[in-house]
Amino acid sequence: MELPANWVIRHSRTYNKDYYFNTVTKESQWDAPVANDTERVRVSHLLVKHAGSRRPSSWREENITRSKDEAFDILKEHQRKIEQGEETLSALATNFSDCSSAKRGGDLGHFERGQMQKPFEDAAFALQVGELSKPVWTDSGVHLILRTA
Ligand SMILES: O=C(O)CN(Cc1ccccc1)C(=O)c1nc(-c2ccccc2)[nH]c1C(=O)O
Repeated sequence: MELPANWVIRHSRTYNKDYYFNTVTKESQWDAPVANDTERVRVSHLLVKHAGSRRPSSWREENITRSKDEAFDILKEHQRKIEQGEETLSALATNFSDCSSAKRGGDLGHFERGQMQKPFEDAAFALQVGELSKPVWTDSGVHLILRTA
């Protein structure tokens, strides 16, 4: 059960049942709070790592030595193909993403704010469903992000 940000499950001894408590607003309720779509997104992404990535290694390449500029050029070519409709992000991520999510066509599932690296989160939450991001830099490398839900 995925709870929206700041919500926790507590147990009421008085009524001997669980309730939901928001640690920020201090509100409590019996029913599970639902994360509305602005609080939670689903994305797929394609990550191209470079020598300065936090972990310059991936399932594709044990020791990644490309420069940031090379990584950017590679990602821009992927972006062009997707925007031209020649390729899908999922197909390119499967073959070329340096993230382990490549095995899932780049799908990262749903997440809320506070879970991903900030530049990635901000870019993902700024997308409309179906929209492709511009290149986004994180400590992992450079990403293309497609919001899917
Ligand atoms: O594995 C590591 O030690 C470094 N990481 C993960 C990471 C990178 C920066 C901060 C926290 C965690 C990555 O390099 C990484 N980041 C991602 C990532 C980044 C943003 C969104 C989704 C996945 N995937 C990977 C991966 O290897 O598969």
